[in-house]
Amino acid sequence: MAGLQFSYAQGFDVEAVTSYPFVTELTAASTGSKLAFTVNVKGIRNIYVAEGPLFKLRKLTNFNTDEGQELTGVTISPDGKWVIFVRGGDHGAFDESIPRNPSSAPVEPHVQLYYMPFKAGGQAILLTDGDYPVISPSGKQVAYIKNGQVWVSALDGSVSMKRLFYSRGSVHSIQWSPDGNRLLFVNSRNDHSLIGIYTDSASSIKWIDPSFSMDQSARWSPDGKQIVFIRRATRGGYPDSLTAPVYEPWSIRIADVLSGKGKELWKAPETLQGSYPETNGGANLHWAAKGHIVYVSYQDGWPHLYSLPASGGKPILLTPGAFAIEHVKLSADGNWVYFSANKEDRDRRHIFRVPVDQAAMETLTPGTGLESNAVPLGDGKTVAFLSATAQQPNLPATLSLGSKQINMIGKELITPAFPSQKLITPKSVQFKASDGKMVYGQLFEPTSGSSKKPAILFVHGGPQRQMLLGWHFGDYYSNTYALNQYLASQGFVVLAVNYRLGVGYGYDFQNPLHSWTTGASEYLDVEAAGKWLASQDGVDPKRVGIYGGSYGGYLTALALGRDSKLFAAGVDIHGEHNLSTFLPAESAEPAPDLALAKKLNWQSSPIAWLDNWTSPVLIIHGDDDGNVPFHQSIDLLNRLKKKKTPFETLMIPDETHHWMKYKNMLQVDEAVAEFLIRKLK
Ligand SMILES: CSCC[C@H](NC=O)C(=O)N[C@@H](C)C(=O)O
Repeated sequence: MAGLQFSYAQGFDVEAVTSYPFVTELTAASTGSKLAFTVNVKGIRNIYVAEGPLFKLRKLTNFNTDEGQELTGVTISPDGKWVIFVRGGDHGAFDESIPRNPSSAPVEPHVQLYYMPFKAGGQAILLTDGDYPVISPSGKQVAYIKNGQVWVSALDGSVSMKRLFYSRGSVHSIQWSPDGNRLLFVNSRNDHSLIGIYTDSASSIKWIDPSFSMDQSARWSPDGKQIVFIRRATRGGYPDSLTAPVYEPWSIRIADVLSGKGKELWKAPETLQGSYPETNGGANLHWAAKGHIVYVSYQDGWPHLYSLPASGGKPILLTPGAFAIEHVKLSADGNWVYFSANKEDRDRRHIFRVPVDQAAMETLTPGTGLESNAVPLGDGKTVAFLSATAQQPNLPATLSLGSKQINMIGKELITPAFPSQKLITPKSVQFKASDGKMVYGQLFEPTSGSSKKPAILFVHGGPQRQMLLGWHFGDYYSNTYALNQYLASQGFVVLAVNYRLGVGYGYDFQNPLHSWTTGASEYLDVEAAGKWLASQDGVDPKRVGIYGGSYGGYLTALALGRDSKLFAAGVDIHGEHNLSTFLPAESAEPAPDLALAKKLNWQSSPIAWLDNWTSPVLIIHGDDDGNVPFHQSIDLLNRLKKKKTPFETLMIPDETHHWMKYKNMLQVDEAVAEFLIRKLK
């Protein structure tokens, strides 16, 4: 489809507003001031590096085509000599290890390890198929996962590799011991998981505190003599309720490496809020300095950092207050925890740090920007992070501790074609759903156009997400932020709704009753958002549309089924439509509320509402989707066809859930915009 021609003077097209540099994988060497990260500009992904004190941007790799092969696992060796990375796969998919081929290349795709000197640029050295690399403390070896087993290779420019050991099951979460002589790992064996230590080819695997549990997140003590880890309950026994919230118990345990014997250090409160935290990074367990164990818990209603002496005792709440923390990183010396949070600024993120042994939180980046993904540098004097505004997309930045001056890295990555100065600054809005719950959102109001404008409701996916008052740090939502800016430039009033189930607003907001397959209570927020939008003076209530992807595609389909009189058209991008796939298999011992669960599941499914669905819809799905089965869209469109409901389709061969190839993402964005403009302008 040719680039969409804008209908407003001083506008911009979809390609221009999606030409932003998208930065991920920000990482630092454990010593010195070296940084590395990936940059994706219109599908061309490369590794860039920078080094203090100037942090001048330098391109390290020279990939130059939009092949849809993501770069992940970026790691700098402890001595700062090597940068290693993984190319391929879709690490947002439920099965990250599957190679993907969004370019429909005629050769089989791979997930492969590359490495190259930090100093040089040029050709990366292809090491082998593999994923999740971890460089040894000496910097001479790299351990990685291939087919669920641990392999090692030398990091000396040679291409030599071997399987380090065999362990039945799927091995992951590998960590070198501080002395580099042993390897800690988690072995998942379907209904349970174990923590093991490999020492050498002559020694059996040492199992740490084996039990009938799910053990995970193991961390070495600084002296390598102990392990701390998370223990969670396994599933089994009397079937749980399918419709009521279920407590997820968890505890922190400490074990002696030599004996393998463990004991409980802390047990989470037996309350719903005390359940294992469904937050970015989960419990974020770290063995910090001063003999403290740091972790995240939602037990007080907000995801907060806690600290616990490894010798046992009462935890300290390090980050008290009504705000959510995420992107937790421990400093190289273990004395500080760095993180982002929405403290006193609900719809943004800023960088903070806190000592590991006292509740003395420091705000490092106040203001009206958005900062996230903090990475403390090995020099102990600098923190790097992503920095954005409503106009400027996320770029790497550094801050010298003690200074207030943010040093942006790589402004040159933003091309002249990018319409920064034409982007709207969205504003925070809130309103109530029909059950009285507060709903939040960001409103993009065009600066020109008719007095009664068409409007679009954007519904994010996840659903554990939060849209922000500026460029989002996630790839999927950077793209939708750009698309929302484009739609606003085309004269639409755009509202991005933060509905219940999302993060950033506390436990009760993220864990509402009767949500998803048990009644889709979150739809009340979408309905309220549509009604609020339609009631605005500057909006024509007959021209309100809706679009969303994944969980947002699900809610878009539900909205068109339930409220075609409110939503005049919609775009459902790889949504779920038939939720019966989430019901348990038939069992001789059914859940006590199975009949109710089936009833609620049906009512929560968009396919239950097809009789009311009259508004036109565009259905979009890639057929290599590793998150929402492609068949969900096949099933829906066949039902719509039967009902003679107006629909259009866009199918993207070999694309995943995350638009790995820019050309595909641009095609989707332009199709969304063209359909909504054609139906609502
Ligand atoms: C239960 S529907 C699956 C939704 C999906 N979640 C994970 O894959 C999703 O919304 N994905 C993207 C868009 C996201 O995680 O934000």
